[in-house]
Amino acid sequence: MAARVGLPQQALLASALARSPSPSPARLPYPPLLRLPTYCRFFSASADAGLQNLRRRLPFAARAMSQRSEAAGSPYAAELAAAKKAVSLAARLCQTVQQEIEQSDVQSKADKSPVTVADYGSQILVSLVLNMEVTTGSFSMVAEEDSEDLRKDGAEEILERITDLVNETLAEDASFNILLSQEGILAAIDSGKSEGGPSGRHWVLDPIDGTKGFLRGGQYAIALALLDEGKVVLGVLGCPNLPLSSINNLNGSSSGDQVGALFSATIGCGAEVQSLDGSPPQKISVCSTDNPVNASFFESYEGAHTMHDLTGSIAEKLGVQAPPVRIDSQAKYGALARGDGAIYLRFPYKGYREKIWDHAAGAIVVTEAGGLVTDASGNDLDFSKGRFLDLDTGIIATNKQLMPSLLKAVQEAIKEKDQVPSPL
Ligand SMILES: Nc1ncnc2c1ncn2[C@@H]1O[C@H](COP(=O)(O)O)[C@@H](OP(=O)(O)O)[C@H]1O
Ligand SMILES: [Mg+2]
Repeated sequence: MAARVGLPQQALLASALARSPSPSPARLPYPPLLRLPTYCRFFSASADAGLQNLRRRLPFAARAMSQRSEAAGSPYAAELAAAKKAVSLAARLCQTVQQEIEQSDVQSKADKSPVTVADYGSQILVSLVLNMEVTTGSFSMVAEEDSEDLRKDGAEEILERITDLVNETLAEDASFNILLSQEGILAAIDSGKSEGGPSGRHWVLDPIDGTKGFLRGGQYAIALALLDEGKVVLGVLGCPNLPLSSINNLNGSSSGDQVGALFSATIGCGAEVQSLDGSPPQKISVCSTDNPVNASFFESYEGAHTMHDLTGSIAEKLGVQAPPVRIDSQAKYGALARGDGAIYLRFPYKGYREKIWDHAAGAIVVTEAGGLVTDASGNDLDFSKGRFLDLDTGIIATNKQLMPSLLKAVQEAIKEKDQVPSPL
């Protein structure tokens, strides 16, 4: 296991504050000072040689922003740039943690699902960057994590670890002259408690989608979307372990060497992919096949997240010949959007309620790439109802040519399944 780069947060903060003049308020485009009074401690680190040494020459988060995108003229161009910057920075923290993860970095939530220091760290960084970069309007974010468990007795060590990780990530990027206190860390996490809904603007964040994949060393995504008056208007998916070119075989490996893809889409402007370290964005589109025999389909790696028997039966009815491509997270939506496969099927077990952050970013990336994303009856997904998606069937995604026959196969397979008597 790789050794951790030790940089105690207190020491970093103390050294920075001791050496640096206070920044001029005019140079701080940072609403968090106004919106979250306990959120941040700011400093100018330009004279701090120690910090400069920690920084890479051209931070990829900044580079990714400098590339021209198809969405440059859209009314959401500034939000898109901020979202890409936020996701890229969060991805960097996640990569660091995945390389050196320890048992103490993982906790179990009330619903028994795992949460790691990287889930929290990613949520903090995304909240911080969005607050700094998007200065118009009020800030609202619907995000997966909250700070309740970190405020309990016994959580001091993990809170310190998260604080260190966040501040180390910020210190490595020359575009941030900022460190967070532990109170700021907790406040940043809790800035994701919005209920969303049909009016106004709300960011929607899954700081790590596919935490189980992340822990297995597999696929995961940082998924960020913007809702405006109940509609998803932009989405960004950072997939640090996804090959940049394509997945060209069923094990999910690729022919190209480069790994780490950043998908993005803005309403009416199409979908794009670029490398997480900042290559120019390339337009993407879903595959155009209308023959299911040539189609392959994606589904969850985790058998508990989707009914593999039902999806197998749908694929058989449709005439799909290839075995399923099972990968974690919304990386599936990204891969579908660039035509690595033709279909995504997701059928959770009865009683599971889908959350909006598990689909918002992925859905717009696919629809802007020319695909369709619906529930099992063919209805559009409705992201305006709060933190949950109001559906009790499954979610399917494919191109326009295949959707009619896919819907037919889905209806038949569900009907057949319902007719099989329960073993109980
Ligand atoms: N029983 C269940 N059925 C369906 N989805 C579930 C589930 N339990 C957890 N999930 C969701 O499935 C997501 C992962 O999706 P996938 O299976 O495509 O990798 C999880 O995201 P997190 O990892 O953010 O918690 C979680 O929201
Ligand atoms: Mg998550």
